[in-house]
Amino acid sequence: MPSHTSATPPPPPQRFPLRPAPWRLPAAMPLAAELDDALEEGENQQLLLLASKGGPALEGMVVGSYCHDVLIRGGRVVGETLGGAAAFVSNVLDAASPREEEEQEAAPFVVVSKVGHDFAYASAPAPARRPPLLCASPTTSFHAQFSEAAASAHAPDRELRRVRACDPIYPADLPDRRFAYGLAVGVAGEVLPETLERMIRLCCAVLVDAQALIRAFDGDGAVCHVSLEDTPYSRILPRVAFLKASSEEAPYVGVETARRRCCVIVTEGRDGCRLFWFEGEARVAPFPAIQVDPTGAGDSFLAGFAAGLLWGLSATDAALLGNFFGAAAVSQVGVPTFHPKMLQAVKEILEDKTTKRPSPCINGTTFTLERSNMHDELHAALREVAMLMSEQHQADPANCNGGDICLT
Ligand SMILES: Nc1ncnc2c1ncn2[C@@H]1O[C@H](COP(=O)(O)OP(=O)(O)O)[C@@H](O)[C@H]1O
Ligand SMILES: O=P([O-])([O-])O[C@@H]1[C@@H](O)[C@H](O)[C@@H](O)[C@H](O)[C@@H]1O
Repeated sequence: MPSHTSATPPPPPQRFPLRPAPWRLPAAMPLAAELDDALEEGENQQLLLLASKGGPALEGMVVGSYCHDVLIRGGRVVGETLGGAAAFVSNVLDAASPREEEEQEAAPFVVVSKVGHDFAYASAPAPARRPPLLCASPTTSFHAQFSEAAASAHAPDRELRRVRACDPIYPADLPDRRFAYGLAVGVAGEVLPETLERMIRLCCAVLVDAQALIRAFDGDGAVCHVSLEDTPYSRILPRVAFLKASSEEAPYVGVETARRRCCVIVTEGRDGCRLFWFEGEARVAPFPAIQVDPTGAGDSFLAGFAAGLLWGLSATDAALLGNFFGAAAVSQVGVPTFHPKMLQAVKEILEDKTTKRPSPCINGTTFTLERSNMHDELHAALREVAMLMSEQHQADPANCNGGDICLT
């Protein structure tokens, strides 16, 4: 079990007094009191109908805390960066979600994240756009120890140690309204079981990173894993749409059991990923990348995957967008910066290959899982962009990571 407690919550934290959050609330979205599930189901259907008729863009909710990452190689600190899945996920959702012309900068989603007064990256793009809640406890902090040996595709290439932990995120910290989709992306046990349950009640479809559910910490803070079946999250699984796990986490998730409850995606580093659902499975090919830092690959994958669903892609096709952004993440240290021309090229490909509107089918019951007949074309088109991107990084490696990182 993650080392958190669900005892009486502390007084409500304040929002960081930075810029006003630019996300918008779709006008017709009902404010939620805790209604019963049947009523919520009806409202969710209305929301999806609204989106499919050209109504307001689909608003999402990302739940998980920003953190500090200290990168260590050969016993030496080689970098300090903004971390936390919420930072990587926001970065990709802003870059790749379908949205209207006037929403150039920020896609419509909120982030529910907690940090302490020591938070060092308040002005980095992701936290500045979506300020975290401020707590008395310190910001969650991880030391990532990289092995000197070249990592294989599936072997862990880093050891993570949590050296400080911020408060958990309580159900009452979530906004009191409906969302089209939710991403549960905790890194240190901060997404409590009751918080995940409330996300599921508020969101049409919830995507979960297994690291939010199965991480535990030994006496030294070293990250280890517990079996999902032994956690209170396991009974919630049938109400989750997608569960993503790395190949290191997959044995603790128990793919054969979990795939009967929701669609499971196992990421396999430079080999891409595989999807498993009740009566089928698919392998999705990777994209080329020169890996400089594996941190955030899984987070960026999940956000790319969610963006793919929002574009109306099937799950297997959306995993291509996940692989694309996973590859982009490993090519830079810390939260990656995407070249505007690269993003424009990706957007044009998606506009060409998908229906023009955000799809209403990001819904636990109606999405399509199988690959479409344009899967290979989509892979080839994205591959070209990935190759160009990789060449550009080789030519100008300094042109990355605007301010979220401090290399030492
Ligand atoms: N070296 C790499 N080259 C290309 N793509 C990669 C590489 N490493 C990771 N990825 C992409 O990122 C995804 C997530 O990476 P993975 O290492 O499996 O997750 P995690 O960061 O959670 O350990 C992979 O499925 C793949 O699409
Ligand atoms: O690399 P990845 O598995 O996608 O996700 C990472 C977490 O595992 C890690 O705890 C955190 O400190 C990083 O910032 C990043 O969020």
